[in-house]
Amino acid sequence: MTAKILDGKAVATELRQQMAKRVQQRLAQGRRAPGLAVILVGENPASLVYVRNKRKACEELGFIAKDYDLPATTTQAELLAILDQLNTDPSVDGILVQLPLPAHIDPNTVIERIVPHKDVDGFHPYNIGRLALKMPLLRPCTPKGVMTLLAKTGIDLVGQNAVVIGQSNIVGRPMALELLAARCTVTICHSRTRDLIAQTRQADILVVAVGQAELVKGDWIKSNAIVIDVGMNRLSTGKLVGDVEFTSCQARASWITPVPGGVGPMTIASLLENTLEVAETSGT
Ligand SMILES: Nc1nc2c(c(=O)[nH]1)N[C@@H](CN(C=O)c1ccc(C(=O)N[C@@H](CCC(=O)O)C(=O)O)cc1)CN2
Ligand SMILES: [Mg+2]
Repeated sequence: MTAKILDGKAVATELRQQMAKRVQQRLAQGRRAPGLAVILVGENPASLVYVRNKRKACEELGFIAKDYDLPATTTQAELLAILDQLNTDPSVDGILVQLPLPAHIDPNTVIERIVPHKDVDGFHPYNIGRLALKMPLLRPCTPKGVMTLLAKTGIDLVGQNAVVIGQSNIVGRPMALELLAARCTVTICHSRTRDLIAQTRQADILVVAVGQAELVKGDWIKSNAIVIDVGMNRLSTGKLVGDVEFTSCQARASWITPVPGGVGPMTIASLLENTLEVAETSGT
């Protein structure tokens, strides 16, 4: 069988169109536009692209993006002072600090400084804790986007064996919590997992987020599994590939996400959803 494509680009476009309508309705009611503070420290080339895309998406939807482009020499204290201001600014619904940060800034300290109800990345320990307790408020964007894509398959997730390869704070761990909340049986694999291939072969749902180009091969895939590729790796040829060897895995899976055009666009759509949700519940 050849897997069907889970087209994140198309799903994200549909979500963005629906959100743009919700923003127009708000404005027609005399309410303010949703506000998102987008903070970039330094000039990591990939981050520059992601931040530009986030700001462009805000503009398209009628959100107001408050831009902070800070030099790489910005101190942690300076960044925390900006967050303190934004935390109490009533025109700002959401705050996002693009990761990674320069090495002299501790991302955990920065994330914890954002008030949890404006943490539209969903990375604050409070929001991760809410997800762990099956009482989610603001959900991390990539895992949330993956759950939206899984819903599009129409397949019942309850009782499925889900394997997540990767244990990062921004994807692997919250992804496992999302799948657990959906009542999957969840396994998290990482660099110390003894037999990664054997674990992967058990997966009805496989999510890969390790940043190793084409690590997962077709013969690791259980027949008819759903394969979600969060990886994004630039080859020396300039080609962008995921953590999954696409062609061989597509031959065994039932559904598969492409790279590009799969999970990446859903990350941004989920960020916009989170921001709009905060604005809609703010009452202003
Ligand atoms: N504060 C955050 N930092 C980071 C996050 C995050 O969710 N919040 N996630 C990633 C980067 N990221 C968003 O920030 C992101 C990555 C990729 C894409 C995307 O649309 N990718 C495209 C391909 C783009 C290309 O050609 O290079 C795709 O997959 O189609 C969106 C968002 C780390 N940092
Ligand atoms: Mg198949």
